[in-house]
Amino acid sequence: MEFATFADRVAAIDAESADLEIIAHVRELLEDAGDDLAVVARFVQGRVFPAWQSTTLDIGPNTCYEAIARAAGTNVSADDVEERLAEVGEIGEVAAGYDFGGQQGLGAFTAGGTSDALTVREVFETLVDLAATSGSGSHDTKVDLLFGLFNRCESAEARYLARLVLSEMRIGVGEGAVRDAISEAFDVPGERVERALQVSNDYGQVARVARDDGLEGLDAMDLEVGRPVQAMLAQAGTVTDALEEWDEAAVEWKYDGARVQLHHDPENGTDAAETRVFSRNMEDVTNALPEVVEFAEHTLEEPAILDGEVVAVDDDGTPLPFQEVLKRFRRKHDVAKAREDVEVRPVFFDCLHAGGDDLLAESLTTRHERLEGLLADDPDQEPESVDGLSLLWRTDDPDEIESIDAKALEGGHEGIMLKDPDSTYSPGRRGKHWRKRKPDVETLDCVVTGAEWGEGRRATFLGTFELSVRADDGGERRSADAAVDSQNLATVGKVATGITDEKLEELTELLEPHLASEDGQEVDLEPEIVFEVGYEEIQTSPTYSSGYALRFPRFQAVRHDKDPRDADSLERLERLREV
Ligand SMILES: Nc1ncnc2c1ncn2[C@@H]1O[C@H](COP(=O)(O)OP(=O)(O)OP(=O)(O)O)[C@@H](O)[C@H]1O
Repeated sequence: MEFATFADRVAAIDAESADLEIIAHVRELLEDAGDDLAVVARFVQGRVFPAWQSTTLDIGPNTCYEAIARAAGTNVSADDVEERLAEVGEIGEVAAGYDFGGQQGLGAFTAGGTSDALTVREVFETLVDLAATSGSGSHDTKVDLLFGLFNRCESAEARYLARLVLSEMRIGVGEGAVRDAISEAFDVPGERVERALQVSNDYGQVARVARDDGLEGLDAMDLEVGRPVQAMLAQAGTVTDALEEWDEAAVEWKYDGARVQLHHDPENGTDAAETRVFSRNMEDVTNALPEVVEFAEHTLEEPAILDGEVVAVDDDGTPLPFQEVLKRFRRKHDVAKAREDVEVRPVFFDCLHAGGDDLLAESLTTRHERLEGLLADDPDQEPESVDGLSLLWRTDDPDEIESIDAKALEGGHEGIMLKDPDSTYSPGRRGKHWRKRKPDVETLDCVVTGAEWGEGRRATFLGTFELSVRADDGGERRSADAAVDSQNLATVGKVATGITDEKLEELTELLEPHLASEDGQEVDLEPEIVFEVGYEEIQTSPTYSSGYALRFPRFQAVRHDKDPRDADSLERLERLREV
């Protein structure tokens, strides 16, 4: 296809705002693309390479301005181009405004000396060369290559070439429009196109297969070990939502690290790297994470694609904050040194492919069982002792979920994920089948009125703190000498979650001087200390004297700056409940 034809079609799409019309234009474009179908299916989305390839053109705006300036003539500089851009605000408009001479330009002459129209294929091949250019002198080579293209452009071609190379196509063609256009153009069902796109991440290949091999070809497209898949994502949600929607929830710890997708093929028969690690954006991060590669080589005996998280850990294996993982994640140099400073460990929670089987359409429960089978040393091994395996509990009991959440936080993890155990894996989707527990939006400042001595190694610590709010009215609170005692406090719950051992020790020191009475493990405390606590919900409850209970309360901080008279009131609790 001539690039001018492509540019004219794209201009028509650009002028259209109705979705159906846009799809109709894309459909025609794909139908007419001939041998260039794969490239056209990507160009129309503003992509040069398939989404799964980490190849980029890697050109800064200046390279493009220089090439445009040179093609525009001797009296135009890159600064002039930039100035015009500042005036008109869009690079396509700037490029389209110059007279490059179109087919008459210098670059129009091929080796044989004839003048040919610029084709989509030539643009693509030049951009492939450009992406492969690196090292010293590469800037000049890139400018030369781009100049060669602009120099052959008419106005509309220049407009969309500039936008394409600077990743600013913006003609309103999203992934859904291309999917629907492929479906209509080649008469294949949209959901089968969607599936093929999910496994391949390549609109070009899917369009070509749909046209040349039809439905059978599309359905035969599978995951490939070594080619990344878009990660399934989570929505924010509450335990209550999850249990209302599903019979049971799969509960996992939410690790505070960076997402990784591990591709491992021990049977590829070469000495070349058989392990690849990709980031959430499908960038190849293999070289930065040798621990993950070693883990795969040591553990996996079958081809596999695993989904998980890498977490930075200290010498005892305790998770370190997320920022530590970032120091390792995209590191290109001195990886061995970085590894000495911060160690990372992978933990996997999903399995997309195992031993030749694609598992996207299987339930989470089945996928997790396959994962466990892959990672366990022997079939009878307890899941807790399987290295690199994220545990999964299935339950419909909110109290059990609360205790899993408490354990996660105690272990230094971020919290919990709630997943529908029967759900399939939907690449790239932020659906409701995966929920990350919502961070607490509101917090309450509560007076600590009781606690319990712990057990075992925590026997010398106070824990499980009873929380109360003020039951008086605001007026009384303002009066300087209004004492706060148990008469004007109402209990709202107990908090045991979100507190590390070090913190418990500190809190015990703070609270012990205020012990009022003890009965076995239970203690009453004088109302002196205020805790800030988060919660998921406020429910009515006969258990506490306020008539309400905080659902999933979490300790946030001691409010040293507040005394009990400044604590939150029952009235505020009631107002928050109504929100
Ligand atoms: N057990 C787990 N299951 C799924 N994702 C997990 C798990 N533990 C940690 N994660 C991380 O949590 C993220 C889920 O949240 P989301 O899909 O919204 O990604 P995000 O936008 O990166 O969010 P966040 O910033 O909260 O990590 C995953 O991308 C993954 O990196």
